[in-house]
Amino acid sequence: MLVGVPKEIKNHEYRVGLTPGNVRQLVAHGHQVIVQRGAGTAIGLTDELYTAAGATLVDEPQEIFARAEMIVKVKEPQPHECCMLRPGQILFTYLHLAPDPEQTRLLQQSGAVCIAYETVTDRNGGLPLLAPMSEVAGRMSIQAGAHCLEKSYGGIGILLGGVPGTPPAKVAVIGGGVVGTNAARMAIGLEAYVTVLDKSLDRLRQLDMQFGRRLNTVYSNDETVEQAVLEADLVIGAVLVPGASAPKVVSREMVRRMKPGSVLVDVAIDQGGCFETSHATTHDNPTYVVDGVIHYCVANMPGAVARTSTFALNNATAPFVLALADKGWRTALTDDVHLLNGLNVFEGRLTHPGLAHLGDVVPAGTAIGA
Ligand SMILES: NC(=O)C1=CN([C@@H]2O[C@H](COP(=O)(O)OP(=O)(O)OC[C@H]3O[C@@H](n4cnc5c(N)ncnc54)[C@H](O)[C@@H]3O)[C@@H](O)[C@H]2O)C=CC1
Ligand SMILES: CC(=O)C(=O)O
Ligand SMILES: [Mg+2]
Repeated sequence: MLVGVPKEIKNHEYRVGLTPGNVRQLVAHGHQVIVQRGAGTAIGLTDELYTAAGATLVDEPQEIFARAEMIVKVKEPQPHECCMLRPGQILFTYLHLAPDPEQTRLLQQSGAVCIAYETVTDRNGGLPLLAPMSEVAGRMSIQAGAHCLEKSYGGIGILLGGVPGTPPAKVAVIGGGVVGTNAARMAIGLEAYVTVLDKSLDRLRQLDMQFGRRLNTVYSNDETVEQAVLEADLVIGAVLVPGASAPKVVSREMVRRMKPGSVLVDVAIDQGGCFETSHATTHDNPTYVVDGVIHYCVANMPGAVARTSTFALNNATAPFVLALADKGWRTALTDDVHLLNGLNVFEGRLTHPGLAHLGDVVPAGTAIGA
């Protein structure tokens, strides 16, 4: 198969769909890989490394989209990229379609086979291609929140761990999955007072076993969320209903009653955000203020540590990229129900249940005739 890797074009997005190591593996399996010149330069993955791995460098993204049978990316395609896709071509990348009707429509019009990293599943009920970036974003959320709490970033001026004789900051993490667990781990490491809220008692039990008395676990409902948010200096939004728009767990009215100079980091922004006052921001301009509360809502947080993130993502995507290249989409999707769960748009039809609010959904297996 001819596999194409365009350079990412989102604001401050330096990740790459394939590392040289994964290119090498594809080439060893008899595939051809074309990579846009300079795709990895910013993170030390030079053109020379790609050439040595067996890739052919291409100058223009148009040529990659025109020639490749499968496009491997990181972020969702921007509108003019969607317009370069064609029927039968595989697109394998993050899509986050539920809160994005425009991208959904463009992908439907393309006729391409659109497989979203974030809805591929595993046998333990996890999301193996979202998990590595959730680990990164969860860890980063505490760094970002700590900066925002500093005066020069607009915050109230609190050090997360305090110092002897002063209280630590209160950190509330809503959603105790991969993002939430990693956020809690960093916040505990900095000696903040940390509470995780989740709707899943099983999840809370696991967190309790993992962190013991260093972490407060709270069952999430309207009342407990309100109490935690109003007390917190830093709130991390980390909920997810896979494939669907994020539930709004914190209302505008609640934000109005928060402490002035407190901080919200909405990691769930890529699925539309879990605070009513959230809208997506960029690394160039990451924050804004509503009612005295600093909002950090960057939709591609892992892009800031793009080298770590590229390797972490590629470690997880490699077997799926290889399966798609070796077998083609029909056999790869038919053989592996977990990869099939990643199919969001197929030949113009929506195939993921989380997209039902955007149009008729056909079960993925039915759509491909499996
Ligand atoms: N902004 C960014 O750069 C990035 C964003 N993300 C996003 O972060 C979000 C979280 O991802 P993961 O931690 O991997 O998901 P996950 O599935 O591991 O965890 C989500 C948790 O939310 C809980 N939950 C669902 N509804 C809830 C509610 N109403 N109240 C409390 N808890 C609730 C679930 O029980 C689950 O434990 C996703 O939207 C993901 O796409 C992930 C990576 C990067
Ligand atoms: C998961 C995601 O949206 C990201 O890594 O940017
Ligand atoms: Mg994102």
